[in-house]
Amino acid sequence: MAREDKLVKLKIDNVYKEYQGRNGKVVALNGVSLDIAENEFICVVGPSGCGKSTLLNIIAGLLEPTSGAVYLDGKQIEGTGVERGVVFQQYALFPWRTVIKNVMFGLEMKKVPKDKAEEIARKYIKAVGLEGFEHSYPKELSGGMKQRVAIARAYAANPEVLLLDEPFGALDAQTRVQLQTELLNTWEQEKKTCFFITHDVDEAIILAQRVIIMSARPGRIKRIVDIDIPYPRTQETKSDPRFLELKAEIWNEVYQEFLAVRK
Ligand SMILES: Nc1ncnc2c1ncn2[C@@H]1O[C@H](COP(=O)(O)OP(=O)(O)OP(=O)(O)O)[C@@H](O)[C@H]1O
Repeated sequence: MAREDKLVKLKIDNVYKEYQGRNGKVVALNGVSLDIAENEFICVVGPSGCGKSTLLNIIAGLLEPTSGAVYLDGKQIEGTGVERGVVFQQYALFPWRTVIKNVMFGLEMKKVPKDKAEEIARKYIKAVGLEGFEHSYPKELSGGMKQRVAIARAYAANPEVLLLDEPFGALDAQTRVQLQTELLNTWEQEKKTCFFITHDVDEAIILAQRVIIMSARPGRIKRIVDIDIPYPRTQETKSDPRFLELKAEIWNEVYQEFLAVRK
């Protein structure tokens, strides 16, 4: 099916955002428009400060655009909502809750009966390889394990859209690769619309159907690259000639923007 035939899940329509900074006005986003199809996996790359997190926070409803709007299923987003789950780089777990209680949080909010909530939580705890740690507290877990809990929690709440802001940014390279694989497996089994920010071009290509390259501040969409590598993708995909070609292309675009920031 051609993309234009697919249902538009998220419509980002001419979003402009400015902040009142210490030294005056800062234009973070300048006219960003993008249609994201249902169940599409989008990765966003771009130099530091180009407005990636600002855009994600606007989609999450945590920030309001100065002008323009974002629509979910045709309805303008105003504030946060259970149909949008967010995973940040810092795990944002409740320290006083065990792993299973953290994962059950969104289900409790939705008033899912306790037995059912526990069953769902266990399923996702298993999916992220944390069986046996159900009753551990966040302080007893490594960074990678905490991020697994955050992903299990986001999936368990069954949002329609997952917004992930550099979720693996603070992890070591091996854990990062493992979590990419787990996220890919989960997404292939239970598709969701994913909007994933990363600084890592390899990560963007291995995960995404489309990579959005943003320009240096004020952020605009510079280029959209279709990742025409079939799923299932594995870590071996990273040595595929097409992968290497796309990597060189995207890296070069991002590097030019990085240089523009440094000027
Ligand atoms: N609350 C704020 N007040 C003033 N300026 C802000 C505020 N939040 C962000 N900015 C500015 O807006 C621009 C975009 O910030 P944003 O965090 O969205 O970028 P980013 O692309 O996510 O950066 P990074 O890759 O470093 O996380 C930056 O120049 C930043 O300094």
